[in-house]
Amino acid sequence: MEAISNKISSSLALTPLPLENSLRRNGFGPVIVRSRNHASRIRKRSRVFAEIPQNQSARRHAGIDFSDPDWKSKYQRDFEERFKLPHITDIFEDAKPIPSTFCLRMRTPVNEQFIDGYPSDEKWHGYINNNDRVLLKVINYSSLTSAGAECIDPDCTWVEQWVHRAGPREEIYFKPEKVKAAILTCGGLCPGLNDVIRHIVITLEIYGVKNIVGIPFGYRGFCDKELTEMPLSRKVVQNIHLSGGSLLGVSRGAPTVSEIVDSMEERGINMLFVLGGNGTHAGANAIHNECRKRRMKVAVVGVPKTIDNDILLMDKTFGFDTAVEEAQRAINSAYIEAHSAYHGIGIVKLMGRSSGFIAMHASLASGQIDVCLIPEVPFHLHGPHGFLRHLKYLIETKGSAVVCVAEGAGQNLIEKTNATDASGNIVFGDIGVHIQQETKKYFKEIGVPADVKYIDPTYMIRACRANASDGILCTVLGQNAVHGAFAGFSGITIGICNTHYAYFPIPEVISYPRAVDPNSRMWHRCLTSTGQPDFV
Ligand SMILES: Nc1ncnc2c1ncn2[C@@H]1O[C@H](COP(=O)(O)OP(=O)(O)O)[C@@H](O)[C@H]1O
Ligand SMILES: O=P(O)(O)OC[C@H]1O[C@](O)(COP(=O)(O)O)[C@@H](O)[C@@H]1O
Ligand SMILES: [Mg+2]
Repeated sequence: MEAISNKISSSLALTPLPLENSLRRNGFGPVIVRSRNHASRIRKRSRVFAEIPQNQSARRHAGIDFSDPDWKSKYQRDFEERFKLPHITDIFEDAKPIPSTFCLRMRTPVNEQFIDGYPSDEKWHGYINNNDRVLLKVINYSSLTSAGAECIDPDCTWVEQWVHRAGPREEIYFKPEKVKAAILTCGGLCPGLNDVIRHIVITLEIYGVKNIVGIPFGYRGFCDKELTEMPLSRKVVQNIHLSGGSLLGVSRGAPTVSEIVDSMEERGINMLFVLGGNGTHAGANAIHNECRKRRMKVAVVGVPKTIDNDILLMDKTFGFDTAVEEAQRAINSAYIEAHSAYHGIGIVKLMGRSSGFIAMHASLASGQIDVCLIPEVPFHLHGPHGFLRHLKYLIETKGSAVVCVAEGAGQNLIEKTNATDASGNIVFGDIGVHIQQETKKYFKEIGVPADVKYIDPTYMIRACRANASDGILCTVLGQNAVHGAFAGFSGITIGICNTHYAYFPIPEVISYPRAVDPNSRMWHRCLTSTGQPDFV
């Protein structure tokens, strides 16, 4: 891929800031001091804000001048602009819509070519109005110190943030018989890929599209001459959701954007559905921009895929639930081993490159974890407040212990590999093995017997079929991807947002990886469940 310009950084600013810099560094511009009391309130707030980890929203709001009485409406206007969905009429101003061919009364297979015009039914109210919106944030935080607070200004002013509701529109910008739709899956595997592919194909057929193909092995399939596109139909995809993996195959690394778009032009693809994570979406957005530059009437629509759940603004990504469920098996085995051994210690490492969601949720769900370690929360292994001292305490008091560690945790404790994968992602050192070795060494040194068992289920948590809740999520996302493309949007992706479904411009959801907020209720719940102290 071309310059990995917006390659995301996972570093969190966790160190407390000097008081005098805190307001400005946290994005708070000059503040009007109204009274002595007010001054002390501001001072207190800024101190509090300086002491809590810099959450992701704080980074977003740098540069706003809160002394401007109009800042809120300016912020909202800017927000609306940022979340405006790119549409093909931005480039083709005279593109005329036609009534949708997606009519819920035409559930039977459509064989006719719509020679007598497109079916429409003015009485049908099953469509989404373009002005429908979904509320992005639903908590009105009254204080910067409220758990998980995502405040824009130091007073935590309530600012409504609306995003575009996903779903079928009454008017569409593509004639189904002129559509050649392509689907690809890219990055690592994720439970539910086949479910999404299946629903994209089924929904395209309901609109009347006949020419649907799968691009094999992600972006690679566009330019590798050995790989041929796979014709797709309801018949082909009917049962694919019964197995895990991807019917189309996945890969990391890619040709350049211009090679991909050249290939799309050659093949006559005018709808591209891209299932992938942060990297794949960055690619999809670059493809969308290149198509615009070449004035190609193409809809590029992403569907976020990652077991890591590290995509911004959405409740969760598909596959995450299933991965958490699968992780339970590993944790349960570790628990049984540890519980049955004399001074047994079970250590489980779970995927999660820069976000600890899988480890946190699996720990919470299992109720068998004594210590959960995630990348977002620094920890020491040694010393009076270190992890190992706590393990000793657990062995003395409980007789056994079970630990869950995310793959990206504690990277500062091990040697860097300096390696990257084909997509440019950093290959981490193995924190699980390191903890296992250090634990064995520590107990040997203090002369306390310990039976350490290490379980790394690696690919087992993602190389499996989606569970029921992910299956439903995949269904809705797949269908909405097609609705978005027919509505004429491009450079967009879809997510579940406070239980509703919304379209987002791609850059808004991938500007950095979503991470567990150490000040969130969920992390606090996890700590309550494990009973672990801070290891710093
Ligand atoms: N910043 C980027 N711009 C364009 N393409 C990218 C970018 N980062 C990754 N890609 C491409 O996206 C694909 C998948 O990226 P990867 O990080 O492996 O998986 P994921 O999409 O799951 O994050 C790869 O083919 C990679 O080359
Ligand atoms: O070995 P692979 O296939 O590169 O995948 C490992 C990575 O895949 C993941 O599960 C998900 O990563 P992606 O979202 O980039 O696919 C990470 O947690 C893990 O680091
Ligand atoms: Mg990624």
